[in-house]
Amino acid sequence: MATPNGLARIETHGKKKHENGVCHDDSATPVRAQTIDELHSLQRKRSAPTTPIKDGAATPFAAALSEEERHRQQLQSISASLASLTRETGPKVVKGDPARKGEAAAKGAPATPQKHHQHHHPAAPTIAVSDSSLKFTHVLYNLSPAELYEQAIKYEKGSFITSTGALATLSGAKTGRSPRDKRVVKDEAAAQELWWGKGSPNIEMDEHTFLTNRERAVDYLNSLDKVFVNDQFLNWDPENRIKVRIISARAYHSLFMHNMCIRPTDEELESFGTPDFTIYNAGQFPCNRYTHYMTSSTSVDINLARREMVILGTQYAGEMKKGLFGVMHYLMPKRGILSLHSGCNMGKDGDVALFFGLSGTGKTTLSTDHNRLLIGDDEHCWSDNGVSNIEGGCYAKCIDLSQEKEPDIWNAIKFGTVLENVVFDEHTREVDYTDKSVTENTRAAYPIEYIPNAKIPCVGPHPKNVILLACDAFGVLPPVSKLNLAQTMYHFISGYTALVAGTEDGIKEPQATFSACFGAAFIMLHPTKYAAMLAEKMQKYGATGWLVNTGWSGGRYGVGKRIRLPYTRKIIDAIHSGELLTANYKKTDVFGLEIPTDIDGVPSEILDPINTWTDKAAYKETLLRLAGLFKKNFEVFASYKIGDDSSLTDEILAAGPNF
Ligand SMILES: Nc1ncnc2c1ncn2[C@@H]1O[C@H](COP(=O)(O)OP(=O)(O)O)[C@@H](O)[C@H]1O
Ligand SMILES: C=C(OP(=O)(O)O)C(=O)O
Ligand SMILES: [Ca+2]
Ligand SMILES: [Mn+2]
Repeated sequence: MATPNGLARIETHGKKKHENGVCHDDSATPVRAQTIDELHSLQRKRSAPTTPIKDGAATPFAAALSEEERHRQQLQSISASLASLTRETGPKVVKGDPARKGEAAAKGAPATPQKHHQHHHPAAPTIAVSDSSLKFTHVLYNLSPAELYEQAIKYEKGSFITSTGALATLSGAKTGRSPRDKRVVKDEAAAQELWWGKGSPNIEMDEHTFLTNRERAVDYLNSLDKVFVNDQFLNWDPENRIKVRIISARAYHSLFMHNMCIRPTDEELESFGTPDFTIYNAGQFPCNRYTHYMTSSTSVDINLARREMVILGTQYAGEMKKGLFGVMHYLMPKRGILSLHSGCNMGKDGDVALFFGLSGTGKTTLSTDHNRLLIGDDEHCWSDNGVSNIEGGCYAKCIDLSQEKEPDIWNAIKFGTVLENVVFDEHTREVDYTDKSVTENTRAAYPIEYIPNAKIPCVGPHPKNVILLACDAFGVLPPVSKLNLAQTMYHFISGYTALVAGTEDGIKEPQATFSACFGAAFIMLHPTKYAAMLAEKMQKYGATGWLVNTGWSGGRYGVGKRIRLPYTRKIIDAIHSGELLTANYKKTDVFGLEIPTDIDGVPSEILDPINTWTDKAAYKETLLRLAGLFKKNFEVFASYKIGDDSSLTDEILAAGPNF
């Protein structure tokens, strides 16, 4: 009831009054807390206990005990991961946010640090180890996206929530990978097994240098108040799943990997045990330039024998994702499984397509197809059981992203998604996807289930179509060609694309890039190993190869235009539907490519690029220039045999341009 001056009347009675069944606003039950601290502790309830161990024998008491024991083992495992190799013992790790000291205890969470009470170990040397052994390292273990948002926003400069709920972050000075700073330990085994030398992405380092960098990363991480630890999986094929641990200093990195790797269930996490591979990401901290081999302040180091990767001097999150991909390129072929730098989707009838291509050619865009099930956008395995995605998320480019052209990616940019290096309105927090002020390589990392028609689990049958994507800024490759097996191998080994370096300042020469297996930066073995496996699998399962140019039409960059995405989608539709298998074809000069004369929904004249060039002489000249570049690139492979079948090798050599 209101008083004459409009203010609510102060109720002086202790008892609530219910008049005519009407409940007045003073009738709410009082808060169940005696103090502010207690009130705040009520706000967040303890998570439901992790799924009980299946044996069913556990009484409530036994379950509580084993949960404590599991926590202890988990902390011990993390402490072992973070151990200095020279001081041998691991740091004292404790779970939880250091900013919330006391809260955990109040709520009954296990806050007991490992070996807390062993400071005066009788066997300890009298000369104290170092100050670092006196401090605790707080571990934020497999935090949820909401918790990681709070950590990022509170402690990491440049973290904001965008108008659609994504977490906008900055990756610092590096906004792309640093392939020239990626090193692999060349021990005896690696010297034998891996691809070294010209063209190889594996730049050598020795074991000692690796350990020096590892120690630097571990010391840096342990010097912090807290580190983030993710325990996750790679590969949806349950028989070939890999357990990975990522230790990082930034909530951004932890959320990125939460999205990109496969997220374990609570039950899977309980039996996680020791990881198969560990990443130490000390990206904010540079490597020591006086350390042997170091040529910059950035070093990304892989040690296959130790199953470890160390990152110093770059915060670009893609290093972690693609570093693990490299590891899979080593581990999987050893098991007879082909690892692929490709996107992958599946039609409603179970027809699977692979999309190979270098960065920016359309793997993510074209595998994310509203009419098909998405298996994955970037990294896959092809085993005797079919295909499986290595990852649990997608990493889409955002530059010029439009809701109309790429609705599924657009809609995936919501709460939980990491948005790297984008520019947004400071008040509305609306992202301007056309803005390249920070970098052109703006990115969104989201869990694959953010795409409505994701195929979960991300596995599928053997591929029916193998689509090789090239973004040809020379504008001479046809929008689509059907390839025979030898041509597929030729183009797979070549791994061609041509982008334009700096689109900003006027017309620049298209830059031809050849990257073996459409992913030379990630392969570990010689390209012919992967090529032989691909040829064998395509033959065995009857897959058809296609070359699709998602680049220029009507002239080279500066004269023509990029092929419209809706046309490329129509072309891809015609491949999936089988329409293109029975179409009429003609053969092109020089590259000897079979091109269809007609495709539903695509103007026929663009199918043969010569029609779209007004200057026919310039077309011929550009075509020959590109063919020459292909030839020159392939020279290094000419002396290699591909597989056991030497006639295939000869056919592949003959499948390149002829002029
Ligand atoms: N015809 C086309 N086909 C494919 N992508 C196109 C086309 N035209 C423009 N694009 C743009 O090119 C980019 C392709 O990048 P993306 O799919 O991320 O490549 P990848 O995953 O292979 O690195 C996207 O930004 C997409 O919008
Ligand atoms: C993440 C990457 O892959 P892509 O550009 O192929 O999507 C990368 O090359 O850093
Ligand atoms: Ca037509
Ligand atoms: Mn991609």
